[in-house]
Amino acid sequence: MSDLVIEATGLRKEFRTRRGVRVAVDNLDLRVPAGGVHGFLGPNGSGKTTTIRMLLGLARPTKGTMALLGEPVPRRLPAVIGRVGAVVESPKFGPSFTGRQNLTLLADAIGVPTDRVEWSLQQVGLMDRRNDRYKAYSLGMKQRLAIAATLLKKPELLILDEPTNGLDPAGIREIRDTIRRLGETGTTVLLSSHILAEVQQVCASATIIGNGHLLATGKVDDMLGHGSAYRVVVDSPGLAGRVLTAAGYTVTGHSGALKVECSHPEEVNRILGEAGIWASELSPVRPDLETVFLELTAGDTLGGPR
Ligand SMILES: Nc1ncnc2c1ncn2[C@@H]1O[C@H](COP(=O)(O)OP(=O)(O)OP(=O)(O)O)[C@@H](O)[C@H]1O
Repeated sequence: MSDLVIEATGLRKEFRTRRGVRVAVDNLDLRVPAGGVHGFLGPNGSGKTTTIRMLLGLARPTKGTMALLGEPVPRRLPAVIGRVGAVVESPKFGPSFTGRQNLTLLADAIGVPTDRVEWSLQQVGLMDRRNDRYKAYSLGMKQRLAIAATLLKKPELLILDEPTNGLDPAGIREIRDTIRRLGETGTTVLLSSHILAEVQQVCASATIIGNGHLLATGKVDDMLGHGSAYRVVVDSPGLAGRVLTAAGYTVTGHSGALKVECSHPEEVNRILGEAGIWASELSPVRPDLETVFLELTAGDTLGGPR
């Protein structure tokens, strides 16, 4: 059996609009391995929500095949949905009930033991605020309660569609820490986002889409590359620059240090050492995901207001 928790192949979704057919998702392959947090990254309108809605049986694909936890969906969705949690839209909670009461009602409704309520609240760091009314929660706490609600059934796969949308930096950090913790404790999380830094900080692997197309997929580290340039900090940058240039390296200034194009930093270190120059720092200069993304989409915008 495949160890992919999500496997979609050749996925396509067309919407009929008054202005004709709009292709929201086009021949998309999405493969999410078991364990950890997988980023699903793309600018606004690139097809993330539509893809997630298809996976969850909320929209019908025009073409393509999909499987969740090894089961073909939508055909086997009823068999598998109990093992999948999702926050796609804000769930409705009773504003005058506490977080704990809201989850207890939900646990009763879906038939899971009520001791899961405290466990779920713990997972999202809401134990100390469990007896506060929902309407007194911050947006970040409301979003964490939504995640806690999906945890009641202890899902193997959790799908979160832009969970930090509309949150302030503190709220974003709360959700980010929650997601990271969940990924570390064995749940596979698909995290859709248009915020590159969010994905870079939390996800080990990611799929990047643009205009409904697959642009890149794999380990985030591989996408960022392993660095063909190094930042070198020395006491005498002028001399170090001349020594390295004489040795055939391309050297430029980089944030108060030297940037040396090379793939063998130990050679650079040796050459400097032989010239009596000791580097206090030698570190790879890596592009961030934003640079990678902009190169892939050649000018699409990301991270802007919705
Ligand atoms: N019901 C619909 N009818 C017509 N077009 C739609 C419908 N739903 C989505 N679309 C279009 O499909 C495209 C993809 O939208 P989708 O919401 O999947 O993108 P997204 O990546 O989730 O964007 P965002 O980050 O803004 O949520 C957009 O052009 C959108 O306008």
